[in-house]
Amino acid sequence: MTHILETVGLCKEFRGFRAVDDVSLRVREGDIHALIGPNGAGKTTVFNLLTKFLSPSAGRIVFDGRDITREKPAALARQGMVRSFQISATFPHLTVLENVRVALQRRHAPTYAFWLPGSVLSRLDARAMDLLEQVDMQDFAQTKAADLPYGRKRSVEIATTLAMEPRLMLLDEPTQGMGHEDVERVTQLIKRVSAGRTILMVEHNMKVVAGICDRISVLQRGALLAEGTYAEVSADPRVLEAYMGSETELEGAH
Ligand SMILES: Nc1ncnc2c1ncn2[C@@H]1O[C@H](COP(=O)(O)OP(=O)(O)OP(=O)(O)O)[C@@H](O)[C@H]1O
Repeated sequence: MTHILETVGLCKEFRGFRAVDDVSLRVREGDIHALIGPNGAGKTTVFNLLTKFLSPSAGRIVFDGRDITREKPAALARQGMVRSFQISATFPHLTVLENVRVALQRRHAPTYAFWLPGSVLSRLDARAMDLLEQVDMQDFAQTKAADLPYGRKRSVEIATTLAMEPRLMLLDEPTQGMGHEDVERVTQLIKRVSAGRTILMVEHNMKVVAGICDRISVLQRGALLAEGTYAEVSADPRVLEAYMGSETELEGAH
């Protein structure tokens, strides 16, 4: 089994406080892999290290067999590691279609062009509509991003991330703050777009994790506590204990 992403002894200290403590993660190519843990466990910090918003205090990051520890964020996106909800932020004043078009331009043109010939525009728009169909957002193509219902904004963000042609997609709490129906829709959407790529996601909703994730890594106080399938980690007494007394619930999925 090939691992598309590995961290080796990853550490991050903030003024002597170890937010990430010797974390060695291995994400298998093609999997949907969840990073879970109680509040403050270090999940966001790990994501920020992976996408180079932060530099590690120690350790290495290997993506697709290459050491990317010193790589720049933009270079990572070009190599196929794209974080949704951050790099591909949605522009509220643009329509949904325009947002996806801008992401496509960013992928295919080195600099942002304010004017594009009509033929190029229509080709980009056709591709953007394709991507919107993949996330079931074609009916919202002409809606301004700012006017979308909350649960639908995440779908646009997923479409703009797909525009970057990711091989590894990092999803930051994709169902956060959503009602039951939106959670269900976004869960199915993640499953659908995972075909042919790898997904690493931070997720608090254990029903989502149990439903679609192949493997799960559990962090506690910055360190990797457990790794395995949902059945394995949810039966691990150390994981249950880690969640006890924390504000985050490990909801039973069965
Ligand atoms: N820039 C920073 N400076 C100092 N401490 C930080 C910084 N960023 C994060 N921390 C601390 O590192 C620890 C891990 O934080 P992090 O946000 O990574 O946790 P998390 O697992 O993502 O939590 P949550 O589920 O609440 O989002 C916390 O104790 C946090 O206070």
